[in-house]
Amino acid sequence: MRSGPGLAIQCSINQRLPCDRRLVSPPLFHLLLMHSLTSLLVAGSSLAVALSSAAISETNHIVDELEHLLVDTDGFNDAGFQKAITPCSNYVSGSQLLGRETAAQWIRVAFHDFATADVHSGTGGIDASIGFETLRPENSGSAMNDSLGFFAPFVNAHVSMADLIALSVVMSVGTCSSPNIILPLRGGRIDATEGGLFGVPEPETDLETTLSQFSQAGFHQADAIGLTICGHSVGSVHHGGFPQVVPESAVTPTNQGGGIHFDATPDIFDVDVLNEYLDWKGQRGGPLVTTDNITVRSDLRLYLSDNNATLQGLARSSSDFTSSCVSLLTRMINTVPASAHLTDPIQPIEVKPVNVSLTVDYSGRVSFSGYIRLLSSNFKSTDLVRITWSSRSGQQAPAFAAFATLAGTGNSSIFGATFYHFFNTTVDPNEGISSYTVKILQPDGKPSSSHSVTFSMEDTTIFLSAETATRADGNIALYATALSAAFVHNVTAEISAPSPQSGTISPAILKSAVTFVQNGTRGLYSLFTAAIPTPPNLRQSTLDLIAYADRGVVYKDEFRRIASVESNWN
Ligand code: HEM
Repeated sequence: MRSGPGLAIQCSINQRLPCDRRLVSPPLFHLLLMHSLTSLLVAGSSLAVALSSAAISETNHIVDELEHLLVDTDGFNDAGFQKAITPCSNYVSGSQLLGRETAAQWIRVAFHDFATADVHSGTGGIDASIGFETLRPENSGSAMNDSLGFFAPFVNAHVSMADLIALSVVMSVGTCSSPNIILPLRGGRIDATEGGLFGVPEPETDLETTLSQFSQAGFHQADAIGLTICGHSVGSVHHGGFPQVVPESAVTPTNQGGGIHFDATPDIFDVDVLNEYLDWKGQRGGPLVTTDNITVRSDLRLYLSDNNATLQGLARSSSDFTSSCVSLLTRMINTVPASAHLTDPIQPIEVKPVNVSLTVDYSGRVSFSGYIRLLSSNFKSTDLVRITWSSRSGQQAPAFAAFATLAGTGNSSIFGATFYHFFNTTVDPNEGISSYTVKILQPDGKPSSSHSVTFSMEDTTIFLSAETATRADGNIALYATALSAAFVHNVTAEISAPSPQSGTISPAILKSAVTFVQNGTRGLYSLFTAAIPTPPNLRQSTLDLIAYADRGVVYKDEFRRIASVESNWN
C-alpha cells in the first residue's frame, strides 16, 4: 500500500481559520473554476506561487515510502522490511546454521558503499555503487549480494537502492538495541550507474592507507576508530570469506560459515565490544584484534593508533558510546554524492492517508476510499475517524462526510502501535472533491487531542489502477478518466519500471511514455485507455498520469502503482 496523493495541510482544529479556507480563498476558487489545486501547482503558473504558503506542504513520495518501510513493521500493512532482522540473529538469505546475521550484514554493506566516497570531489558515498563492486576483493563476503538481493524488491520510482541501504542501517541499529537507538533517516539518495573508486579498508591494509581511505571519505582518525568500533558492535568475522583471519576450526555443524563474534552480544547494538576490548575479556574486540595472523589485525592497529585514547573516551559511559555511534553512523549514511539532495529527517507520521484514491465506475459513480493510519500513543483502537471533504469549488456540506472503521492494527513498531481505519464512500461527481479533512474523535464523539489534518485531492484526472488487466496479446491494458468539462485533449503516462541492469543485482528504473486514447465516457468523465508491454517487475512499477488541457493547464495523478493492491492480479 502507499500513501494518498496530493498536498498535506497540517492544521489544528483549534486554529481560527478552517484548514480548507487557508488552502485557497473562495474568490480564488471561483477564478479557478474546474481546476484543482494540485493541477495548478503542477502547471507551475503564478497561481502556484500564490498558493505555496507556509500552510501547505507538498506530499513527498520519497518520505512517504521510506516512512512506510520504517514504521509499518508488523501486523496490518506490514511493509516486510524489518521482518528480515526479527529476531536480530536472523539470517534471511539462507540457513540459520551458517552463523550469518542479516542485521549485521546490512551495516557492513553500508560501510562498504560509503567507504569509497571522495568528499572533496563530491563523488561516491551511499549511492549503491557497491552493487557493481561485489567482485572486488575489498568487498569479499556474502553480505553485499545477500543484502542487495533482499532490498531489490523494495526499489521503485521514489525509493532508490541507496536510500534502502541507509534505511537498513537505521533499522538494524533501531531494532537491535534496547532502549531503541533511533538514527535520523533522510531520503533522496541517487543510485550510481557504475562502480566507483576502489579503497575499502581490508584486514591486510596498513594503518596509513586505512586512515587515508577514511580521511578521503571525510572521517579523520578519531572518527575512523569510533565508526569501526560502532560497526563492530554486531556480527562476526567468518572463515567463509576471511580464512586468513578466522581458522577453519571455527566451522561447526551449527556455524557452517565459521563466524567468530566481535563481542558476546553479536545481535545487540551495544557498548559490549568496547568494554570487552578495553578490559581484555570475552571476545577482546573480536578476530580483527586477536587473530594469530598479525598482518590482518586491522582493528587492533586502528584502535592502538592513538594509544586507545579515542576508545577510552567513548567508554566513559554507555551513553557516550551510543551518542557517538548515532552521530558517526548518521554521518556515514548521509555521505552522498554532491548531486544528491537529502530530505529533512523523516518523522513518523501520526495521521497518514494510505491508498486514498478515487475511482469512476461504468455508470460514472465516483468512489472515494482508502485507509487512514494513526500512529501515536495519543490514539486508541476505540478512537473514531471521521472524514469530511470540500467540493471542487471549495464548499462544505453535511453530506460530504463519512466514518472510517478499524480494519487492522500493527503493534511492534519501534515508533508505537498503528491503527488502520478503512473508508469507502461516494462523491457526487457534479460537486467533486478538492480536499478532505481527517478528524480523530473519542468514542463519545468528542474531538481527540486536537487532531485534524487536511489533504488535497485531485479529481480531474484519475488513474483506474484496479482495472489494469492483461490482454489476450500479453500486453497490459491501462484505464484512466478525465473530467469531460476540463476539456483535456491529451492524456499520457510516464511509466517507471524497476528493471534488471547488468553488473549489479540492483534494478535500474526504466522510464517510458505511453499515450492514451479516448474510448467512451463514464458519466461526467471521459474514459481513456492505453496498452503497454508487461514491465519486468510489475508490482514495483508505477506511473504518473498527465493530462493536458487548454491554456497550458496540466493535471496529474502521480505515483500510482500500475497493478493496484485492490486488483485481483494474477
Ligand atoms: C578498518 C576498517 C574495517 C575493516 C578492515 C573491516 C573488516 C571487516 C571484516 C573482515 C569483517 C568480516 C566480514 C565477514 O566475515 O563476512 C567485518 C565485519 C563487519 N564489519 Fe567491518 N571493517 C572495518 C570497518 C567497519 C565499519 C566502519 C563498519 C560500520 C560502521 C563495519 C561494520 C561491520 C559489520 C557490521 C560486520 C559484521 C558483518 C557480519 O556479521 O556479517 N566495519 N569487517
